[in-house]
Amino acid sequence: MDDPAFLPDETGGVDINTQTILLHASNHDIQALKPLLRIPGNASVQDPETGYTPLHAAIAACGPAKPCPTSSNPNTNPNTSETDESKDGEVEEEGEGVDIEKAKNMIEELFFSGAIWNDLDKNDETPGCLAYRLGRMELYEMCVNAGVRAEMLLGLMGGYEPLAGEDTDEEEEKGEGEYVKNGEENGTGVGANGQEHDLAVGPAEEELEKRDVNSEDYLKSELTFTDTALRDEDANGVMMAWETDIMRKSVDVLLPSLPSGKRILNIGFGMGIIDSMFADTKPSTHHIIEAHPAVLKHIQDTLSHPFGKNWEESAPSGRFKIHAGRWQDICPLLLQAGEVYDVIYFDTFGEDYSQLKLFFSEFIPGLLDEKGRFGFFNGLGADRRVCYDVYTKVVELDLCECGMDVEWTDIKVEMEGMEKEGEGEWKGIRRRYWTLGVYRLPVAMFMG
Ligand SMILES: C[S@@+](CC[C@H](N)C(=O)[O-])C[C@H]1O[C@@H](n2cnc3c(N)ncnc32)[C@H](O)[C@@H]1O
Repeated sequence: MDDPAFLPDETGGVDINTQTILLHASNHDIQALKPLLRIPGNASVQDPETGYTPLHAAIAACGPAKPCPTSSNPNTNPNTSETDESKDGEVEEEGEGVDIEKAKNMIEELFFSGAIWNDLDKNDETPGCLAYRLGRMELYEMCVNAGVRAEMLLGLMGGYEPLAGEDTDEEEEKGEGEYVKNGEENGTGVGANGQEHDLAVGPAEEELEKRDVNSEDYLKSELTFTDTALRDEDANGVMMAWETDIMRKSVDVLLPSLPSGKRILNIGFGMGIIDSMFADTKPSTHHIIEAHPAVLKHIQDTLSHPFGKNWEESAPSGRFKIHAGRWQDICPLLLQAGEVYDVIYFDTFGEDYSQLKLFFSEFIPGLLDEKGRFGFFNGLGADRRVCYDVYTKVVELDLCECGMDVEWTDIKVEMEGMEKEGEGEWKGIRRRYWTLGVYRLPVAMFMG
């Protein structure tokens, strides 16, 4: 057996069950594998040497798709900064001698039997990452769809946690509403800002490595303000100047032609980048919700800060205002006060997808004008393409359930200087939380 998936285990022996399953998966031999898949857990066994699951084995056995003669970029690595080009058909689907239909049937069978879409092999690749790297886009799409099904199901089963204050003890141990279902240990957990929490740089690495970003700790954390970044005390990039173009384009699609006199609510002040752009449009109402005491203090203490007291006093009856507190506490008050906005933007830090979903399902219906536009920073899973693709679909389905359609605008992200952890833009930042060449900018509106 030449395939690296079938090497002896660490004890020097061979786990016959695992190796048999991986061999059948690799041969796309459903008849032989089916009886074994009836045993719980067999669909997600892992080779001790390679970390291959049956899904990895079935995909790896297809080999790379035959490159299209015109292609200059045959196989991109989903964990690097390379862009989507191969996804757009620059590689052909069929490699020589591979019956791709048999591979698809095998993958489908594995998913039906409980195979896990985001298990990592020793190369730090999920089955989807592997399919993408090999240019096997049909197989990649199957992995994305399985990821969407799994995440939606977990959401329905209560995988998303309730508002703070309603946490159980157990939940508190995990951190506020932490989304542990595809958690840190396999490296594919996603936060609302798409940031995973492994360490890249900074002091006391081992200690910090164990520490997840979570809202409660973040809101107590010391912050550092520079011209190019806002960092927390663990050197996480809370907001970074490279995101300015994304903020610019977000404003442009949220407020087409940049009309004045609109009612705007922004959640998460950060470096004030998007708020400066909103302010330039001369809104009639400009409300900002910001929870971090250090961000609020920075605004107050900075002499003639553009969003200081003078700004608030420049409009009558609290039409320009920074609401100090968590959106979870402030939004109910805005609802009670009957506030309605034409544009709402949401970009917080240290919160997971459950909070974004909570926000748009609980508060958007009351706070957004029926013709209004809702946008959010779409960083969900942005350090791993397959997670980004899964979360794009999950959020679209969840918004649809709330009666909203999403329009996506693809924006090229200039990746020069962003390719390597701890270097360029990421120097002094704990983790490279963005790795993709394209940002999918969402704008959601009520249907009909
Ligand atoms: C990524 S930054 C926002 C950047 C902003 N879009 C800009 O253009 O500079 C996130 C901000 O959300 C704030 N934040 C985090 N959790 C919050 C919460 N629950 N309620 C309100 N603000 C929160 C953080 O303190 C931080 O200032």
